[in-house]
Amino acid sequence: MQTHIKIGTRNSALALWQAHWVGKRLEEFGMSYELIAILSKGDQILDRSLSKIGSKGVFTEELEEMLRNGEIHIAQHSAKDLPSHLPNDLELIAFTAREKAHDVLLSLDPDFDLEQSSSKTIGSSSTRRRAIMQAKYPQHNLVEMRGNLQTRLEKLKNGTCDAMLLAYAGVHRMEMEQYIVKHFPIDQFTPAVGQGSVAIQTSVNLEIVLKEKIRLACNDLETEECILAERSLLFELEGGCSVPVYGHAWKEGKEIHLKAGVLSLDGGQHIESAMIGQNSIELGQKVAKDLISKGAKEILREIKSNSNE
Ligand SMILES: NCc1[nH]cc(CCC(=O)O)c1CC(=O)O
Repeated sequence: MQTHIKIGTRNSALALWQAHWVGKRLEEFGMSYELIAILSKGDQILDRSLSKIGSKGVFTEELEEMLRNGEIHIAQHSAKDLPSHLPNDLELIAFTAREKAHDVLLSLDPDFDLEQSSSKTIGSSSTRRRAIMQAKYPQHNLVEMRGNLQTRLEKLKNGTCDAMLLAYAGVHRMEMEQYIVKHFPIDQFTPAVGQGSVAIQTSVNLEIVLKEKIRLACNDLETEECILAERSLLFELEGGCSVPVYGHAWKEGKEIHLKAGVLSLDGGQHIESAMIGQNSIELGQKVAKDLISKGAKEILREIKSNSNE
């Protein structure tokens, strides 16, 4: 009998693209799949910034419940959207090969130049991108840009902003590359933890043979090592996807390189660290401790106390 996998996913075009992509991997390994698509709280509430909705798990809660009650076998999430603390009865069994992890700038004006001195309106709802922008390009004016990629492109087209910041991975998957006017180098505009990879989550109770089959079909070992280091860092910092934290790991031979930093919301304060190691979890912890020793917790505490108002 063929193994049939129910994949839970958010119903945005990007999430559906990723879910089908995971499904294709399963098919290549002799399984079949169907998608169970839901509208998450994070997708429904678009009039408030993520840091105000309560950040943790707004995109993942519903799918996690469906994993628990067996409605779906696996859930696919953008690894970036996963909170650093996950429930103990669920686990991440695979991280797909990472797409290029960098951020890009999109504009309808192909000659749009971020370096120009005249003030332009830039769309972004990511606290990390907003903080980096304010530090590097203080002349520009930032506006919130929530919603799925199609909604955001509409906002760009109707003039809500002159340009907007996004992850290359999503722009590429949604075939919006024609609007890219700048690719930010990873070392100057470092991505969020997990950016570019798709994580597969299951219940710890899922049959072990099935877990292994799915992992074999979907997991990329190098990506996994890197993202485990990034997530270990985020866990140690007790950060989520709504704080201005960046973390990016890559491999050179046997060595894992991890570069990470924390900014204040206005980009005025910026702490950075970079280390090399061979054990993902330890490397993440070491970089986090270094950031903490340089004052990261104070910056994050200040942000949390303001977002709870
Ligand atoms: N937070 C939204 C989100 N989650 C994953 C992606 C893009 C795909 C990825 O980074 O893996 C995006 C859009 C963006 O940040 O531009």
